[in-house]
Amino acid sequence: MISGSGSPLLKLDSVRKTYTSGSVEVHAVHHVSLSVMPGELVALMGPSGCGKSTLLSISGGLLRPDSGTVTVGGLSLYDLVGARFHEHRRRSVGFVFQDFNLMRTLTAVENVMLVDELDGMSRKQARQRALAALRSVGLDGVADRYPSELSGGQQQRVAIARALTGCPRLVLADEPTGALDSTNTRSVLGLLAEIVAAGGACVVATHDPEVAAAAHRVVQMLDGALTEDARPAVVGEALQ
Ligand SMILES: Nc1ncnc2c1ncn2[C@@H]1O[C@H](COP(=O)(O)OP(=O)(O)OP(=O)(O)O)[C@@H](O)[C@H]1O
Repeated sequence: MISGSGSPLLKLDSVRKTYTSGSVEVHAVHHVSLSVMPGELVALMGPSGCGKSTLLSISGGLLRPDSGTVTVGGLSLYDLVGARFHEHRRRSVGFVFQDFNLMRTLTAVENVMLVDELDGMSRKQARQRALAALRSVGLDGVADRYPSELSGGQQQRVAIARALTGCPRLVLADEPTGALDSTNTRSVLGLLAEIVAAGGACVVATHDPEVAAAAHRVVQMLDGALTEDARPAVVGEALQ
């Protein structure tokens, strides 16, 4: 692991997000600052509703914060506009969603192709890239099956293959093992470990102690704020 050297792949500076529904305001993320270096697998933990998904969405360019800056691969993400924003996000970040987010009417390979196709790539080239991504997660044998014909673990691996198609250096995963048994959990953790071993970085929102045990850092969140940032060997080190 290369931590503490080079430039962060992800840097959050005093990021804040408040949701408003009717007259109720929910301060989902409060002035959060965090740096994630190449080679790091970071587990983001905390009780349900503490803001983990919101923080991941902000980190991956899916949700603009009310204030603060998000730097991905050295570029301030939300300062980019139009096509530059979309291109940087697409090339730099892979997102694995909590509920897989697969299209039920598309096969595994078509789900993985979708992003490249929407991006204007030819169907043939997109299919080749998607098949390579499915192969990298051990799923080339089921490329033409629909999500309903796959196990939960296989569906999650399709979602990971989709996140990996553009070879992003930063992978953000929201509860990627929530629906998986321990064999599939280990397989997903193996894939994440490969990404970081290749110089990428992963931030994983999780309640799963097995994921936390595999992480280089465990960052705890409570009520929208980071309360602890520790390496498993020194758990208990409070944030300054
Ligand atoms: N679109 C929204 N509108 C209003 N409030 C929201 C919205 N999305 C999330 N919230 C609220 O913001 C807070 C943080 O939610 P978030 O989903 O980020 O938490 P979480 O830690 O990921 O939870 P979980 O572990 O259950 O997935 C919660 O109080 C939630 O109810």
